[in-house]
Amino acid sequence: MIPINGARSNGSTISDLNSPVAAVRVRGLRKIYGTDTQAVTALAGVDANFGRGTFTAVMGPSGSGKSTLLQTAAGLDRPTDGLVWVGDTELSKLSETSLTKLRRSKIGFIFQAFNLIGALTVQENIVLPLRLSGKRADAVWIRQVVDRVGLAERLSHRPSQLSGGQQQRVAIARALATRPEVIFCDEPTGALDTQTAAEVLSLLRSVVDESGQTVIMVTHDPVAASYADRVMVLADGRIVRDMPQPGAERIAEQLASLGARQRAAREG
Ligand SMILES: Nc1ncnc2c1ncn2[C@@H]1O[C@H](COP(=O)(O)OP(=O)(O)OP(=O)(O)O)[C@@H](O)[C@H]1O
Repeated sequence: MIPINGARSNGSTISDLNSPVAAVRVRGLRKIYGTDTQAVTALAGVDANFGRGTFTAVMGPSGSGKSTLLQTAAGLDRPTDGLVWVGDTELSKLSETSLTKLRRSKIGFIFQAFNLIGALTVQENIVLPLRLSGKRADAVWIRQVVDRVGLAERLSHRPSQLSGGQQQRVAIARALATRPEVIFCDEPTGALDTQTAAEVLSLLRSVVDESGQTVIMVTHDPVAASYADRVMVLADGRIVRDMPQPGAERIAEQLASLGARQRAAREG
């Protein structure tokens, strides 16, 4: 088992923006794609803290800015305006090389499409981030991660020989290999059936509870979001709901009422 290195704190809310324990902080985050008449405002000023050892689900209608928030908070893309801190490091001051180093050491990524390398074995895929950052794999840690995701029997297989759920487990193990502080997930269960999705979500939950890591997950699925400590809802590039442990039913209700309000506003 992965050692427990910290108790889980509750999801931070919009009211504790100055919390010193945030794994990720964003302030005044704006992202505008294109220019002039073609300009699209994807983020219209987002302030949020993501506490250490918490699991946050980011939800909202299509085009509300969820992926853009994830990309800018993870340092994959630069905001038009505003600041992002990962731990104590403010990202706008970093060169591209330093940003890449920070991503490799402090951040893990899990995407809907798994993004595994087909020519590499499971073992090679898992340790790839360590190889890319020029670090030696800590054999004891990698063994713990492999046991945690239940892949010990599959290490010499190629991704194409695995089910979707197993491939996502490899992606989770790869994300954990560098012991990142934060794991960003974009629709991690979008390509999985209900049962397999539940297993993957339980695994993410246990990463937070037992290892004290921070998970920030974009999802459309209220059931997936109910595994989180906190559900943040975006609409038109702003946070419009921030709910501690709301449960799947309440999440679905809130999304439905938001959708109805948006349709009414469009119809005038
Ligand atoms: N590279 C880009 N160039 C131009 N516009 C973009 C780009 N990426 C995103 N957008 C626009 O920014 C807005 C927010 O997009 P984003 O992908 O963040 O939304 P989302 O909430 O993740 O949507 P979905 O749930 O459909 O994935 C949308 O209007 C989108 O069309």
